[in-house]
Amino acid sequence: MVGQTHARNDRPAAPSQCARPAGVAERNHSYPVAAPARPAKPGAPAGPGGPPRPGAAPGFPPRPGEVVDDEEEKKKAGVIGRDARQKGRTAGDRGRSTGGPRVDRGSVVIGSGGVEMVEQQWGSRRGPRQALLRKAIRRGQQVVTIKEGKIEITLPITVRSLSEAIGMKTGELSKRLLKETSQLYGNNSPVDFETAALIAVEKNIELIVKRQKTAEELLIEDFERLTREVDSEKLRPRPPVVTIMGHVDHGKTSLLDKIRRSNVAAGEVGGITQVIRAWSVTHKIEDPETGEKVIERPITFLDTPGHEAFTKMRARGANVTDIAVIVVAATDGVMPQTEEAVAHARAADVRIIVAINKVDAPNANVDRTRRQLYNLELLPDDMGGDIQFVETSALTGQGIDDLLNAILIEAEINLADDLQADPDRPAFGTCLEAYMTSDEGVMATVLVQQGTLKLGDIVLCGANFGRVRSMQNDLGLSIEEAGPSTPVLITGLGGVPNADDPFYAVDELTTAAKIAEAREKKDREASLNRFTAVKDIDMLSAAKSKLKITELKIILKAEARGSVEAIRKELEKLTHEEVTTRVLHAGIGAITESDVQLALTSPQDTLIVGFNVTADDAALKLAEGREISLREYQIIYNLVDDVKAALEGRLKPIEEVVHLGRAVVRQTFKHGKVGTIAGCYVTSGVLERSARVRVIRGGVVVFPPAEKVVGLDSLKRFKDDAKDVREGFECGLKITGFDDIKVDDVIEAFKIEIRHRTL
Ligand SMILES: Nc1nc2c(ncn2[C@@H]2O[C@H](COP(=O)(O)OP(=O)(O)OP(=O)(O)O)[C@@H](O)[C@H]2O)c(=O)[nH]1
Repeated sequence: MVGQTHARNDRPAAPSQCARPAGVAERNHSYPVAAPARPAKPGAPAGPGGPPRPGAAPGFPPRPGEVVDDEEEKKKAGVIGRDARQKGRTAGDRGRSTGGPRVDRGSVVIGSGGVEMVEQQWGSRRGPRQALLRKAIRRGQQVVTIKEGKIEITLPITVRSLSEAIGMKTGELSKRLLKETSQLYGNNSPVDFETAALIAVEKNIELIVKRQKTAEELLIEDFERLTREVDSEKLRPRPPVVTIMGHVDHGKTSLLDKIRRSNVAAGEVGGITQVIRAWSVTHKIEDPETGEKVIERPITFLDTPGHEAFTKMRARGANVTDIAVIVVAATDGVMPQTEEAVAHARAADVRIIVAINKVDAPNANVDRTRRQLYNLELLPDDMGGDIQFVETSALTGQGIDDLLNAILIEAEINLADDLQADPDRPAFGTCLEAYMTSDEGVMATVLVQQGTLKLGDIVLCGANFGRVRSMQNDLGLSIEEAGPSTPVLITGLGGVPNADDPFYAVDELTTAAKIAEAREKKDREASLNRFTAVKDIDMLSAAKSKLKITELKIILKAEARGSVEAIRKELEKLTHEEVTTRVLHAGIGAITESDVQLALTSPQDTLIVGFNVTADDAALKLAEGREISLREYQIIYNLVDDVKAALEGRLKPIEEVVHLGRAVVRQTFKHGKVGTIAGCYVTSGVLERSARVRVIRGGVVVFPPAEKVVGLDSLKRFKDDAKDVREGFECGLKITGFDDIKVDDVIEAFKIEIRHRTL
């Protein structure tokens, strides 16, 4: 937002108008009675010396923009020469006495403090004026430029910078400021924008704040320039980055596992991939000359989670990716998340390869799966498309080689230009995952995308920075540098970045610190705003519905930022107009004493949940004997289910009316103290002794009054008390508190059931 206008755009329209910049409140000061008139446009008709201005003497110098051609005319107009000096003095004096513009443009003013050179921003700089200007500069006198219109100024504004911007001597400006604010000013004193704009307006200048580029903007610009202006000589091929995507349980991890010959799937808690991981593998391809598999080609794989809870992470996975392998189990065929994965890959504009997996399974249906994929407009080349289809089995290993070949073919044929990077420039890349450990501090998996990341490099990642203290490759081996397309685990960052934050290797620690601090401040402000906004909306809707919203506060701790985000997203889905969750605090690492302290502020309404982390001793000790709900989980769905149950428990049960039956009154009897008894015939359902009843006459409920419920004093079959009377039978009954019962009245029986609600 460079050049953002902070001042009002409309300039003083008429000389008598009192101009004030936008946002300047009425103050106890005097505005110039007559703001300077706008300069006439070049070539605009003007009388001798231009249209008269308030207080202008005959022979007033030409107005800005007017062209004065010959020396003679200039002299006549008082632009140069003795007259001008004389006029300048007069004008200056006049300016001082009225508080209006001090000098006339184009004139040279001899003031008491020496020579003040006044140069206008339009017109020629040659001739005697220029000579005087040079002389003044030689003498070290102050030269100011009279300007009009919009002038840019950089924050912070000082007396000196304002003086230069509006063409007013610093001494004069300081005096004006003193008058305006009753404060003393030095040349370097800051001037607030409103005051500066006010004084500028008096000189017919609209100040526009030219925002200085932030360190962050400069850094990003620098990196973008490096990418844009890269010397093609420096470019080297880099491995393709491949993301395996697809529906849950379709075999993504197993496929990668087969590729890496390690057994990752078996070790996963709950059988679900829960964080992004990245690996480099090397695939041997045939030497075209010998036919032997000797040429080694590296491929970088990102293992992205499959479940919906990780949609955001998966979307990120696709954005750092060159090729997306969409895995579809031939047993299930295309599922919702298959379609989602295809959409992500297309949105990220990456090449797609289809792996039809589980072809070994007895219920595999490859043809059906293919047809479903064609419907998603994924067409193989033999059908006019350009998508490679590979049939695989992660169980038997069938097709794994074909899949790797397909990736390398895709890289070579369709991505050759993209798969190049300059390894010699400062490193740039993306954080894939980060978490906090007690011994190593922050551990971040980053993918280097440009340049080479080296041990000791200063890295800025999101709102965090630090020196790369250690670096491990995907095999856990310590390495000293990592080139393009290499995933590495680094330590040394001061805080946990988000999974998807870009990282930059920067030269100066102070630059990194400055940018990180600015980002953190911005994040903090954004989160405060978000909180306020949510609160407002909550209150508004509560007021509207006259419902009191019950809030379940959550303190969430997890082992990785990605998990926190995924859980947060799931919790956000648990909404209801009466109950809601609020994540009071979310963080990485163990549940600590301070988390429990936080929960103790309203223990009944707060849940502390740990995902893949435990509570430390101090936290447990503090929680002991107090009503703190502290739970640990290893599977995201259990956590979400429990929070859901806790929310549902807070929903007030609703009363549901269950209709039992109806009876029509055939006779009435008055019975001493008992009151009026109705002899009835049950026309439908059943009348229960414990039922609630209402009396309907001519289609209108005549008893009980609204919002009251009544039952029966008695229900009898002949002379015996009855528990219930069914359809087709007669009975006698007395309605509590009602004696006005009449023949043909309908008695409706119902009961009220309490039903617990769900979200
Ligand atoms: N028969 C057969 N079973 C497979 C094959 N690939 C995977 N499986 C099985 O399918 C199940 C799910 O496999 P995963 O590799 O965990 O699936 P995923 O897509 O990574 O699952 P998420 O990480 O939960 O998204 C496991 O029981 C695997 O053993 C295959 O090619 N054939």
